[in-house]
Amino acid sequence: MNTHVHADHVTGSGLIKSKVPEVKSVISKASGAKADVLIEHGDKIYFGDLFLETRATPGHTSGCVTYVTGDGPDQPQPKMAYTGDALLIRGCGRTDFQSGNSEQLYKSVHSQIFSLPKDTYIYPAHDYKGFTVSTVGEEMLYNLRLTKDEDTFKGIMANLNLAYPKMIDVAVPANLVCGYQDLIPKSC
Ligand SMILES: N[C@@H](CCC(=O)N[C@@H](CSS)C(=O)NCC(=O)O)C(=O)O
Repeated sequence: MNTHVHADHVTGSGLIKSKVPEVKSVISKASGAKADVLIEHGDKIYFGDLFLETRATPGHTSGCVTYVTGDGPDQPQPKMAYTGDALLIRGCGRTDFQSGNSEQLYKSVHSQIFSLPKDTYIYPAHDYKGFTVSTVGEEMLYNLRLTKDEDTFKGIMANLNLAYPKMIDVAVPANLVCGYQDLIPKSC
């Protein structure tokens, strides 16, 4: 399951599918990428007795989604949210390429992630300081960017001055076709 078309690493979906052909790759329809299952906001993905609910959280890229564990007596408590690069621990994904939009990201996080129960675990796609998990409540209190008002947030995002990801020109085309494997002719 992919949260978005990453700019800095290549999805393992193609490699997994080449070894276990019945595995289905998943990504949002809005990403414009190829996958077996194209999901939209509100879609549920079932695996065994559990399911994940899809929440559209664009802003880092236009196709970003967050997957949240389901509601129901047999579903995990506390809930867990896989936020990709929309919400990072104490930070968030940059908004300066791949249709990034800071206004949209602010709205996505506040409406789709900060509206979850405060004890929901947050598992982001990256952390640059060694953290692996946070909670909605912690990020609502301590996130260095998303605790600010929207205009301050937009100013922060416009002035990050981050270097271009080193592998973006390789990673984005590969991710749009589900990983390197689909770029390699079947006869190879
Ligand atoms: N060093 C990395 C790129 C670092 C980077 O730009 N990270 C992105 C997520 S991957 S597109 C990001 O959104 N960072 C937010 C931040 O505040 O750092 C590389 O060259 O691959």
